This record gives sequence, C-alpha cells and structure tokens, in this order.
Amino acid sequence: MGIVEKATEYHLGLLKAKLARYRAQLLEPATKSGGAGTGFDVQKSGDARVALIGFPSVGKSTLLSKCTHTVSETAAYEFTTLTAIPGVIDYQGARIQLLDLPGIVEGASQGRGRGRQVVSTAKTADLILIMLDATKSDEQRRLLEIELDAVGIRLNKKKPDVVFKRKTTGGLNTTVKLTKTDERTIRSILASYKLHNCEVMIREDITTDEFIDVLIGTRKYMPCLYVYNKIDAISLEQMDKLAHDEHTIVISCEMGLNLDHLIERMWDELGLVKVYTKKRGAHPDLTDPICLRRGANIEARRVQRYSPVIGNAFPIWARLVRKLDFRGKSSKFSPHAQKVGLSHMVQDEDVVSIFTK
Ligand SMILES: Nc1nc2c(ncn2[C@@H]2O[C@H](COP(=O)(O)OP(=O)(O)OP(=O)(O)O)[C@@H](O)[C@H]2O)c(=O)[nH]1
Ligand SMILES: [K+]
Ligand SMILES: [Mg+2]
Repeated sequence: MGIVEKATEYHLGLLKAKLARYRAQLLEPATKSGGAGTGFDVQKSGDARVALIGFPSVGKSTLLSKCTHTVSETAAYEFTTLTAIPGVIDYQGARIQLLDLPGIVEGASQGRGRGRQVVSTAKTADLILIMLDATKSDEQRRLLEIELDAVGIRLNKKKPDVVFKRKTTGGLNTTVKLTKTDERTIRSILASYKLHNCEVMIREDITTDEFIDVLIGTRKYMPCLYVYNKIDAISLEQMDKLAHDEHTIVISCEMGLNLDHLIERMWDELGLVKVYTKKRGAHPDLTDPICLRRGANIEARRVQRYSPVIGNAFPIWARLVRKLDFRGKSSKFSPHAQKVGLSHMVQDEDVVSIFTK
C-alpha cells in the first residue's frame, strides 16, 4: 500500500469499527427481549438443517414440496409463505431438515417484512440455500448477500486466523506480513474498543474488515449454495453461464430438473459422514447409519446410542472396521479392523462397535 492508501485505510478502518459496534448494539436489544431479532420457533430435527433464503416467488416452497413429503403452499403471488415450514429430505440414510421461509425484501435486516425473523432463522442452519430466479437480473444475488452480511452472516468464508487473549498487558503479534491492512490501523481499532489489555495474534494476511469481524465475535461463518431456479424459462447459453459459477447450481423445481444433483451438492456442503454401528458378533445395520459431522469423533454420538455405558468408570473402546463390504454373505472382518479410543476421528462408511472393558 502507498502512503495515501495507508492513510485512507486507517481512517476507513476506524470508521468501520465504529459502525460495526453501533450495528451490533442495534441488533442486540431485539434479541434479548425475544422481539424482532429472534427467528421462527421451529424445532430442529434430523442430522442437519438447511435454510431457504430468497426474494418472494423464486420457488422456495415449490422446492420444499418437491423434495420432501411436506406440502408448502405455492402461488404466483408474492409472500405466499408467511412462516417457517420444515420438511425432511431422506438421503443416504440421513435426515436433512429443509426449512422453507417467507420471502425477504431489500431492507430485511433492518426489519422490513419478516426479514429479521427470516435472517435470524437462517443463522440456526448448517447450510444456507440462496434461491434465485434465473430469469431475473443478478442484482438479486448481491442484494441478498448485503442483507445477510448486515446481520453478521459470512458466506463461504473461513473464520480468520486471529487469536485474542485477555491479559494484564497488551501485545500485537503477527506471524505473516500484512498487505491489506497494517498494524497502526489494528492498534487504533483495538484502542477504540478500549482493548488495551489484550494479546492479539494474527496468523493470516487479513483485511481490516476481517479484523473487525473477529473483534465483534458474533459473526457466523456459514456454507452457502446459490440455487438458480426456473431454468426452464431461460436460454441454454444463459443457463450454462450461471452453472459455471462457484457454489452455484441450476435447477427447475417445476420440471423437476437437476434436483437430485442439488441434494448431492447439499450433502457435500454439509460434510456429513455415515457411520454404521455393529453389535458384537452381529452384522452391522446398513440401513440405519448414524450421521456425524466430518471431523467428529466416536464420542460425539455415544450418548444417544450407548447411554448405558455413560458415567461408568470403565474405559470404553470402539472397534473400527473401515469401509467393509458387509453385503456379501461370506464377508469377514477386514484386516483394517482396529481398536481405537473414543477420540478417534471417524470417516465416511466406518463401521463401529462400542464396548466396555
Ligand atoms: N417457470 C417456473 N416457474 C416456477 C418454478 N418453480 C416455481 N415456479 C413458480 O413460481 C411461483 C412462485 O413459487 P413459490 O414456490 O410459491 O415461490 P416462493 O419462493 O415460495 O414464494 P413466497 O412464499 O411468496 O416467497 C409459482 O407460480 C410457481 O409455479 C420453475 O422451476 N419454473
Ligand atoms: K409465491
Ligand atoms: Mg413460499
């Protein structure tokens, strides 16, 4: 950065920090009183929740009605859906809760329409589907992103690698060269938040905005798929162009086009793995997998399925048989079978037996 750019970035950084603080305060009281800031009261169920966000009449309810056994009213007029409607997608033995939501309009994050409720509910999901009308301009996508950004949702981004520690003294450490912001800006922002006694470790080349995000602390980093519906009404060229964008999928709810692929993509984005359980001496039940987050360990689910062993003093072990073909009659234990602790990280299609010893 040049000197002028640095000075601009510095002042802009402070201004952004101030604005971010005001916004966070504005959102807070509503949440506490249970008013406009809270989402719809729908029980979470299944292995993961996916929320449908979009402008009115893009086809959200049509999708729910096509992919689940739940019927959500659909019509050509706007705001047909007035509350959250949950449905369940059965896929590979997993149950994914799909949440149909009312359409939102520009200014939703400020409370227009049911916008606040909708975006608050979106925060409770494991994956967001931003549904767009392929026949309309791409401006709609940018507008929706602005609304979600305003309530602290960061789409398809990782939490920046910055660590804060409250201390009696202050300190700023950077392990990488900062090219998009600088230490002076960071220090002034910390001072404007009165964070004098705080050790900060920056381990990534972050921007000023990303630093403010970690400082505010309530940002939600969520995976998102952009779903362009109504491709039956556009040209093949237009469709081709949309389909090549990152995190994007094109469908037609009405004609049932590409919906299978959409569900596959949802599954991938959710990062679920299936684990089969097996009683000693018996074959595993391949019809009833347990779904876990990728990177989860065996312990993550033992409470639900193996409650008798909880709280007893014996060490608990699991026998792990990786990707065994149990379908054949003559199948034997694989040589990969191993005894592992509950902290063992499971992989897709692992077979697990749990026992006490
Ligand atoms: N051409 C076309 N029309 C569709 C498609 N999917 C839905 N529609 C139509 O779009 C209109 C709106 O569909 P809805 O499912 O009610 O849309 P919504 O997003 O739930 O709307 P709100 O609840 O009002 O926000 C209906 O007239 C549907 O028939 C599609 O794939 N192609
Ligand atoms: K509608
Ligand atoms: Mg609807």
